[in-house]
Amino acid sequence: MKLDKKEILKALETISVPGEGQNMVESGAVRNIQTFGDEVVVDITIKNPSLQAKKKAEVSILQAIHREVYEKAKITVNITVDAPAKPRANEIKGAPIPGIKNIIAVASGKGGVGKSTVTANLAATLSKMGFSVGILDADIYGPSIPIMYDVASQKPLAVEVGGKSKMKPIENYGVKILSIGFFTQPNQAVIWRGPMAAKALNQMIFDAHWGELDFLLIDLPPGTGDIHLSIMQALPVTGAVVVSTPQEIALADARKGVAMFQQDAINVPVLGIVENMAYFTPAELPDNKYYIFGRDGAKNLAEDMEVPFLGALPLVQSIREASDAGRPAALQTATPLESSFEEITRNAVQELVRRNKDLPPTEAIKITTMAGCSAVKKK
Ligand SMILES: Nc1ncnc2c1ncn2[C@@H]1O[C@H](COP(=O)(O)OP(=O)(O)OP(=O)(O)O)[C@@H](O)[C@H]1O
Repeated sequence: MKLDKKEILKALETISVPGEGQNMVESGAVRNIQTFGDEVVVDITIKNPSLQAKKKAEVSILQAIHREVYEKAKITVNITVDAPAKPRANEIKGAPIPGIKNIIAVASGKGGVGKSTVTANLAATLSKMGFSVGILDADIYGPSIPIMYDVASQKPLAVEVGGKSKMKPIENYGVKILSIGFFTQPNQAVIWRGPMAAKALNQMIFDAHWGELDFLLIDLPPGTGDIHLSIMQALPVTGAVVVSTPQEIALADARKGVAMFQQDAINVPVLGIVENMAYFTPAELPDNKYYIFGRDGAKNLAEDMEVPFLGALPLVQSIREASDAGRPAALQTATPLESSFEEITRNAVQELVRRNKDLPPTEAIKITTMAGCSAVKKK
């Protein structure tokens, strides 16, 4: 018995590949047919990579040829899978938020390294530079922004916007603030699960009247947990700033923090690392520097992980005092501290502008102040 290619083709026109509508000849799944006497070799390509789909395709080919052409035909089916490439994880997660141009997450691996202090001062500096700024304090374990901005006793009011009731952020020093701390009792321990925290934070973004913001800074909880993942997936975070001290144990955790943002599932660009408490300077000896947590640790980490180093901040009493007094130290004028905060903020903005140029979905911002960066608004 000599098998005829045309008859084989006709038989294959009666069946389709699992999950594909047209018959397998029409859909182009059948790539090649070779016959030798009563033997036939059929090469097909399918899109579904599952074992089940392959088996099903093979069985239906065997049955169709046996039924339609020759019941004793010796059939070999070669199947290759051509699965469509998985779309790359989104660079920008969540829906864009109307009016909010850039969301910067401030994170630290370890607790107590000064993440909230850096957030508070970055926001104050951006506001001084002329940007409209908000802080979303998402540190569910210890929301400290309300104290640092002297608004701990206040509660956000509801305002009517477009027929809907919205939460109005509290404002001080030109910075709009919403904190998870506004909604919990000071002495109450709240146990947050990731999705619950993300929902609360979502409300503070989408059900709040932020108005137009150039920057919304998110003060994340310390560490790299479930909550971070939920927040990153729910909100379109433009970039992340990681804060660390130069100390070995803080650096190990900061490394994990950077790695968390760089993971495929999260994939948020790291704008850079800030080294806090880089050295101690006593007020009476301003030229003396004591590297009590080690020297250049965070700077070296940034180099090692190939992320930008945004700058160093000294460990000085006035930063702590300013935080406790509810007036961020960056609001000082003409002091070395003001310059340090300006340098870090400028570097972060420059990185953000660069990132926005590379990744179009969020808008690049126009720098019009002494920050000195020249980026043009993309429209
Ligand atoms: N550069 C600094 N100089 C002096 N004190 C600082 C400095 N940075 C932070 N502090 C103080 O260290 C303490 C911890 O800072 P902060 O609350 O900012 O840390 P954190 O990383 O946000 O902590 P958390 O684990 O609560 O998230 C605060 O009392 C703060 O005032």
